[in-house]
Amino acid sequence: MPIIYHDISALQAALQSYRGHQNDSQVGLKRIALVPTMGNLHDGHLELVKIAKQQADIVVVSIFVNPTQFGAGEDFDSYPRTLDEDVEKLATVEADYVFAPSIDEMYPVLPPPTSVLAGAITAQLCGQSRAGHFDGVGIVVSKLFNIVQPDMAVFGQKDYQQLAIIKQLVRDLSYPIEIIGAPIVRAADGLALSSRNQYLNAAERQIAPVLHRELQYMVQKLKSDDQREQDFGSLLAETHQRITEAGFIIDYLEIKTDELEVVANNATASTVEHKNLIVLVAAWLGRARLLDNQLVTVNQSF
Ligand SMILES: Nc1ncnc2c1ncn2[C@@H]1O[C@H](COP(=O)(O)OP(=O)(O)OP(=O)(O)O)[C@@H](O)[C@H]1O
Ligand SMILES: CC(C)(CO)[C@@H](O)C(=O)[O-]
Ligand code: BAL
Repeated sequence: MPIIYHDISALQAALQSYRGHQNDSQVGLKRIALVPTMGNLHDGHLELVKIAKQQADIVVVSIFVNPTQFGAGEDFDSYPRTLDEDVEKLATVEADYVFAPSIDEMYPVLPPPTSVLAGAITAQLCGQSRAGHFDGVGIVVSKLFNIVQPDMAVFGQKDYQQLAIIKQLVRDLSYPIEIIGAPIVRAADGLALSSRNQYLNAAERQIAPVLHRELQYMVQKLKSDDQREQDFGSLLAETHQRITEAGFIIDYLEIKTDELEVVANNATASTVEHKNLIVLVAAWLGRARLLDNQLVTVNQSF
């Protein structure tokens, strides 16, 4: 079973022995990976741990429902907290340590007077509809990096904008941490696994895979020879309509470059300059706000 720590100092004392500082020898040196989560773990999270295990000797999984990344009226109070089950699941993938701090331990002063802001990248997509969300992610991830001081950290590509922001954070604040992006883990019917999927009722759960199917359809069209003259604006509009007709309320559906730069709506797969694109969606189905995305490389042969 992983060892659980609730206190920063106890976790740091445990990790210190792996850092190779004793007697100036390298004997104790081990690579440490961090997998940050908000708990209520599913196979997507366990995949991050498996990837971490392949790259590192010691894997620390943090479980913390971070209040500073939730806006007013969001689901901070009702977010599922399942620490005992989470620890059992983590034992199956041989995570070494769980860091599950209290709010007071993480935030002696709440809200913290210090900010970690990511700038322009947050003015779009999830950052646009969840004002302040990525400021909260920025400060909590910075704190986790400082507390654990890992050699690497693993994040899922399901939260693609978050992953891009963390890479920017590491670059700009000179964290000596390798950021590993992990592919999206899906249910058999294609739905991206997410803790919030459990907000779906049975009927909504049947509808939910439409999101992935529609992204796949868009990607297929973007790559197909016949469709390469269709402008992105009209492709987005028809997909938007089908997703809405299925019962979703779309927050955003966009085509961006894989670096999250703007792509003009009148571009087509044959005219677009940057060939590595991503289609991203966030949409409400009942109480659940679902995210998905798919990378696509277009127009290589023209
Ligand atoms: N299906 C998935 N595939 C790959 N990574 C995932 C998947 N779901 C979550 N992750 C990653 O797990 C990490 C922790 O995410 P989090 O605990 O918020 O889980 P979540 O299922 O995304 O929950 P939520 O429903 O709150 O979005 C993040 O890096 C996230 O991108
Ligand atoms: C990275 C993270 C654990 C920070 O609270 C959270 O945003 C998440 O679960 O993706
Ligand atoms: N995985 C995203 C965390 C959040 O929605 O707050």
